[in-house]
Formats: sequence, structure tokens, C-alpha cells
Amino acid sequence: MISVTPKALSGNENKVDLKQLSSEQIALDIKDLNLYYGQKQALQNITMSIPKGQVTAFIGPSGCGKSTLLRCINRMNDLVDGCNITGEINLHGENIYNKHVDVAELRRKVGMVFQRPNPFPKTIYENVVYGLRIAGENNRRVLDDAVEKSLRSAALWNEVKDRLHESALGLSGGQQQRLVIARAVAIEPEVLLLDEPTSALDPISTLTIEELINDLKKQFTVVIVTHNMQQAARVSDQTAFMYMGDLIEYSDTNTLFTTPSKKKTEDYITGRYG
Ligand SMILES: Nc1ncnc2c1ncn2[C@@H]1O[C@H](COP(=O)(O)OP(=O)(O)OP(=O)(O)O)[C@@H](O)[C@H]1O
Repeated sequence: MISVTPKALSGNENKVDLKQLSSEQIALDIKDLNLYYGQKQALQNITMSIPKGQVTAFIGPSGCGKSTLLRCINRMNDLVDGCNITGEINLHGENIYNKHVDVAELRRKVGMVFQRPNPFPKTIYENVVYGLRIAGENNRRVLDDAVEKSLRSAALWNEVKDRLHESALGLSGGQQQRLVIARAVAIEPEVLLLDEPTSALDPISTLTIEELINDLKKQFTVVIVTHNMQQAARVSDQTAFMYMGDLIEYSDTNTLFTTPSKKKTEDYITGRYG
């Protein structure tokens, strides 16, 4: 078994029972989701409910479909030629794959942060307000308030408050990733998707982001893909283990890492493959 720090084990104050979630507790309800890239099936009958205000991690060996599943949640796979999806992902009881769903509006509710920090070549301030400006907000006071609030939420305010009008590209990698998180939270999404958000960062920046994730769940539902099992154990409340496009096991993080119910999960977390 991998070692799970006491912090991870005690971190889940508002533990939920995944088998008995009420509709108010569910942020995302995924039902019989199948995804094909051309002929190749990358996700098979994924059914799971992701609780609100918690951190859910997707783990599994390379190519198992973690990022594909994450990208389904804000319809990023729509951009892939030959990609075909069946099944449902319900947000507030509505299937995001319904024909009339406005994808831009969906992405406002479901923000995403990628592996490599990708700030725009603009000032720190303009990066944070980018989504608000697109939504037509130009009131200086509103924008100033959003900048401070978002940078505080991303644990970056103290480091950048005196250089808001300098280029974002002058920040360190870890600061850039927190800036990208600030940009994502500025438009107040309901769900925040993090696709291996620390894999390009040094250990100290990784720790800062992990602490930040723990704070973010007070305001948002967080779903994170990570290669790093220790990270999943440290930051998440629930963990989903995937293998070759299947969801093998999904349970609270403590249970999954200490008493997994499936042999495949146990083999993975004990390092027999991956
Ligand atoms: N755009 C694409 N076109 C075709 N096949 C793809 C595409 N993206 C991913 N795949 C395939 O789908 C499967 C799942 O890929 P995915 O990136 O979701 O896995 P992953 O678990 O996130 O892997 P990793 O940990 O290596 O990032 C893999 O076999 C991959 O090669």
C-alpha cells in the first residue's frame, strides 16, 4: 500500500456516502458514457456521480482514459475530429450533451486548467479579467474586485499585488499556474477541472497548489487528473481508478488506497503496473 499522510485521511471533513448521494449533493452525474476516437473506444460505460464541493481524483495508468473523461465534462472532446460520444453527463439535472446546450456557457460553468501553465501574453491583471471582459464586463471597480478576490482564492495575491500591470510571462512556473487558476475562478465556475496541474512544477510549487486545491473545494467542485498517487491521496476526497477505458473502482480516497475492493486497483496502487 502507498503511504497516505494523516492530513489526507483527516482532510475529508464533509465526507459523503457515494452510494447514497442525494440530488442536492451531486455536482455531476455521469451515466453510461462511451467515447470513441474513430474506431477506438476510449471510455466504456462510465457511470459515476461526482459530489459537490469536494475533490474527486481520476487515477490510472497512462492511456487509461483519465484526461478523456475529464475533457468530456466541459465538452473539450467536441473539438476532436472523429470523436463520438454516447451517454450522459448531467449538470443540474440537464445532460450537457443535449443539442441545445450552449457550449460556451457550459465552459463558463465548468472551468479547466491544463498541465502546462498557459497565461496569455498580457498583464497579470488582464489575464485574470479575461473571461469577465469577454462576458462584457468593463466596470473598473467590478474588475478590480474580481482581480483581488480571484488572486486571493488562488493564493497569489500577496506575491503579485504590487505588479498587477506587469507581464504574466515574468512569473515563475508555479505562479503562472496559480494565475491560470485565478483566471479560471474569476468567472465563478461551479466545477473546476484540473488536468495534471502540477506535473510541470517543482516540489514546492506542487505543494502550494495542493494546499490551494484543498481551499478551492470550499467554493467549487474540483475534479483532478493526476499521475501521482500520493497526490491523489493528499488532495482528494474521492478517487476513481480507471484501467483501459473502464472505471474499475470509485470510492472515498482513504478506502481506495487502504482497502481497495478490486484486484486491479490493488495491483496498481501497490506498484505492480502503471
Ligand atoms: N485525440 C485523440 N485521438 C485519438 N486517440 C486519442 C486521442 N486522445 C487520446 N486518445 C487515446 O485514447 C486513450 C485514452 O487517452 P487519455 O489521454 O485519455 O489517457 P490518460 O489516462 O489521460 O493518459 P496519460 O496519463 O498518458 O495522459 C489512449 O489510448 C489515447 O491514445
